Amino acid sequence: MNQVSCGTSRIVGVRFAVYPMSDQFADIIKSALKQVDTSKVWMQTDDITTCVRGRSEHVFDVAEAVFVQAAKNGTHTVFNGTFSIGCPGDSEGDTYMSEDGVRLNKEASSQTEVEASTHFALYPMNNPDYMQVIADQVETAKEHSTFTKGVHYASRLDGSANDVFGTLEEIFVDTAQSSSHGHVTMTATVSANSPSQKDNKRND
Ligand SMILES: Cc1ncc(C[n+]2csc(CCO)c2C)c(N)n1
Repeated sequence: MNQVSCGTSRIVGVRFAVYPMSDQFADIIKSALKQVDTSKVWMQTDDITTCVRGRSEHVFDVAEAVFVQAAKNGTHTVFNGTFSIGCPGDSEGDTYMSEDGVRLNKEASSQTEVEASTHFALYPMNNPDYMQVIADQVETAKEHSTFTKGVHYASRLDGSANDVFGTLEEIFVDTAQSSSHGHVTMTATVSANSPSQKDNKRND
């Protein structure tokens, strides 16, 4: 059996997939992955998902960039991913933690207009106070123009892909900082170019 060793750094990771709803899905996915600069993260793609690990700013930068590149031509595209920090056993790839904080894809992503909607859910693991942590973070989300409403088991954000991923990053990093040794996960389903009418009426 493989021994699981404990990581020493606060490495952040996301395992995600993008689903462009087009006959050209394989080309769209492959070219999106190719167009993104991934030199500051540990990354592996297989037939099911892609895993990206490193400093939080680069993990969110790369996740957003792959989604934006896949969605930029108007195809209905969905990103589904789980972000994680503090996972016991997470150590391989620690070298990427010494990269500087300059984001490599921010400019390209912000020059590409993609409107996005998301449902996200936060899971502060092994924290008996988790409902309070979540409630506090929903308050943080409400301070962003992106927050639309709570839905069962998730909260909804609407806005530019830039603003939506920005809100997700702030909430995740804030939660990670408030549970400095803890394991925190966050799921996000982000959609662009859906032909369905948006259900984004605020309920406040
Ligand atoms: C981000 C991301 N990574 C991997 C896959 C899995 N996948 C499905 S089709 C395809 C291209 C043809 O091999 C790949 C890699 C995905 N959907 N999204």
